Amino acid sequence: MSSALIVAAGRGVRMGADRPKQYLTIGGLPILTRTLRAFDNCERIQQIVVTVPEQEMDRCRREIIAGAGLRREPLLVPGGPRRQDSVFNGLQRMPEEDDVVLIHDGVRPLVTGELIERCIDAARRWGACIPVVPVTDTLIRVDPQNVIIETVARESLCMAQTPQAFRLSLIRKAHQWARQNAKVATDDASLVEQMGGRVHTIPGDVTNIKITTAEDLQRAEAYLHRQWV
Ligand SMILES: Nc1ccn([C@@H]2O[C@H](COP(=O)(O)OP(=O)(O)OP(=O)(O)O)[C@@H](O)[C@H]2O)c(=O)n1
Ligand SMILES: C[C@](O)(CO)[C@H](O)COP(=O)(O)O
Repeated sequence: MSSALIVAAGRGVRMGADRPKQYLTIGGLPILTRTLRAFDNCERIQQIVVTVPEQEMDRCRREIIAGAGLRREPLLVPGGPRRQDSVFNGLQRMPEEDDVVLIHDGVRPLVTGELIERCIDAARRWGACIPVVPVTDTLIRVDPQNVIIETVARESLCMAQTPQAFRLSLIRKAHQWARQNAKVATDDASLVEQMGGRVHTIPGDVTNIKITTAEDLQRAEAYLHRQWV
């Protein structure tokens, strides 16, 4: 069986809004509501665990869960200071009988059921899998004076998305290993890879963007209404 761990305990500093970005709306619905619905709609997901800042638990129940119309009540778990800590906390609360867990940013609301299904299938097959999209710009490395040092070959470079899907035992082991060895990473696949594990990649979706800045809100609105920008 598969479950989803949705991380939504960030503060949204780069967005600079008056509230955490997961509460902002696109197409009239809160970002986190859209994300939860995408997973709730998937028959193969048996349980959804959501990390939320301890002090935001009530607000999340009130502003998100109560009006989301979900078929199953998600389990809210306190997040931690970094994304990695939030994932660690959530992993401790996943159902023991699960074989696969999908870890997803609460602020990637345009994830499709089709991508979720492909991630589950790939994790069943390989044990660890993430969706990626190719880099399409020229990549350069710059020095502290903003002068180009070199142009970086981009053929083997990709941008990592979520959901990142793993056998539960493997990703728990990777996060435990990271704690014991003071390893830090911006995503979960990186911890598996740093531990020496193999993570397969599958094609992601260019519209599965992470809402990070105000511009991303506009892009998401455009994708939602298929007004291609
Ligand atoms: N301590 C944290 C930090 C982040 N996240 C979650 O991880 C996802 C990706 O993180 P990011 O886009 O960096 O979100 P924020 O941390 O909120 O943004 P910022 O870095 O701009 O403050 C988001 O859904 C965010 O809520 C989390 O659960 N716990
Ligand atoms: C997990 C992630 O979305 C993969 O692209 C990303 O690393 C999180 O981004 P952050 O801005 O570093 O939190």
